[in-house]
Amino acid sequence: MAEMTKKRFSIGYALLSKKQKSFIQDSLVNLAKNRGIDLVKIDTDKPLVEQGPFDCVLHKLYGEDWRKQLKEYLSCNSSAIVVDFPDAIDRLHNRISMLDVVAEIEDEGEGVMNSSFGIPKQIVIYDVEKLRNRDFPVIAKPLVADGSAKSHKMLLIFSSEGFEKLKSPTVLQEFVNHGGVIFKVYVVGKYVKCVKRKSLPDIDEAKLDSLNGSLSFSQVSNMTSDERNGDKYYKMMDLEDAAMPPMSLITNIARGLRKAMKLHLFNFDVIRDTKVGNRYLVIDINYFPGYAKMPGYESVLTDFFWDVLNKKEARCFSSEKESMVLVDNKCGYGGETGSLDVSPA
Ligand SMILES: O=P(O)(O)O[C@@H]1[C@@H](OP(=O)(O)O)[C@H](OP(=O)(O)O)[C@H](O)[C@H](OP(=O)(O)O)[C@H]1OP(=O)(O)O
Ligand SMILES: Nc1ncnc2c1ncn2[C@@H]1O[C@H](COP(=O)(O)OP(=O)(O)O)[C@@H](O)[C@H]1O
Ligand SMILES: [Mg+2]
Ligand SMILES: [Mg+2]
Repeated sequence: MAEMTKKRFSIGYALLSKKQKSFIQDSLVNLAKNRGIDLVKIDTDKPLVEQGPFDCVLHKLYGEDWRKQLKEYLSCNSSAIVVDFPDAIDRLHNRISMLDVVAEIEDEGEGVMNSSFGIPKQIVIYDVEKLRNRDFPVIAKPLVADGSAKSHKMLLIFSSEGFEKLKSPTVLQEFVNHGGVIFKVYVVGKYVKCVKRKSLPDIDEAKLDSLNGSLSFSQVSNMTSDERNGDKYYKMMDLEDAAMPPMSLITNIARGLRKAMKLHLFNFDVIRDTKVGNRYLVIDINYFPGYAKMPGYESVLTDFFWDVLNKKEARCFSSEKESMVLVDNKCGYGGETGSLDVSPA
C-alpha cells in the first residue's frame, strides 16, 4: 500500500547577510524542517520568478527592483504568500509616519490598569537654519529609518549650540526621563514578548543649565556589556529592579499596531515616563528586528510559519472543494490574495 506522504512546505527567505547570519541558525532550520517546513535561501542575484516555487516569501530587502520582483512573483504564483508587503513596511522607514500609527490605536487603549500610552512630542525639521530656541533636552533622529548606520545616529541636544551639528531632514523629539530602561516588545503574528534593555540615563533638570551643546550616540540598547561596563551609570543600575509594564497594556498596543500597520513581524520600543509613572511612550518601531535575541525564538517563529502555511493551505483547499475561484486568481498584489489574515488574537 502506498504510504501517505505529508505535504512539505517551502519558505524562501531574502535577507541581508548580517540578518541571515543572526536569524537563519541551524536550530531554527532544523526545527522548521521537523515540522515539514523547508527554509530556502533566495539568490538575490537571480530573478525571483525563476526560483522556488515557494509557499511563502520572507524578506527584509528594500528598493524598487525588489518590490517589482515580489509583484511579478505573486502574479505567477497566485497562491504564494509574502510576509510582509512592502507597502505596509514602508511607513516604518520614516520616523514620523512610523509613530503616527500609534494615534490610530489610541482609542483602543481604554486605560488598561490605569495606564495610558502615546508618543513623545515631535516635529520634523527640513531647514536647520531656521531653528529657534526650544525646550531642552531634545533628541534629534534622522527622519529616514532605512537600516543604514546613518539612520541610527542620534544627537542628544542640551542647548541651542547643539543644533549646529544637526543634519536635515531630522526629527526633534522631546527627551523623556524613563529610568534608563526601555521595554522592547517583539511581535510575531499573534505572539508578543516584552523584554527589558538598558537605555539612556535620566537627565536631572536642575543640572540642565550646566549642560551645553550635544552628545551623539547610536543603538544604546545594542551596546555590549563591555561597552557599558566602562560607564559609571550602567555599573550602578540594575535592570532586574525595573518593573515591567502591565502585560495587558503591551499586548493591547501590539495587537493595535499589528492590525493598523498590517504587519506581522516587528518590534517596538517603549519607555515609561518617570514623571507620570503609568504613562508609556512608543519611541521606535522596527520591521523584522533581531528575533534571535528573543529566548526560544526558534519555536515562536516555527509556530508562526506553520500558522501562515496552514491557513494558506486551508484557503486553497476550501476554494478547491467548493470549485470556487479565488477572488482575484491573478493574485492581487496588495489585495486579498497573497496577504495574510490580520484578525485580532
Ligand atoms: O541585528 P540586530 O539583532 O541588532 O537587530 C536590529 C534591531 O535590534 P533589536 O532587535 O531591536 O534589538 C534594531 O532595533 P533598534 O532600531 O535598535 O531599536 C533594528 O530593527 C535593526 O534593523 P534596522 O537597522 O533598523 O534595519 C535590526 O538589525 P538587522 O538585524 O535587521 O540588521
Ligand atoms: N524620546 C526619547 N526620550 C528618551 N530616550 C529616548 C527617546 N527616544 C529614543 N531614546 C533613546 O535612544 C535610543 C535610540 O532611539 P530609537 O528611536 O529607538 O532609534 P533606533 O531606531 O536607532 O533604535 C532608544 O533606545 C532610547 O534609549
Ligand atoms: Mg530602537
Ligand atoms: Mg529603530
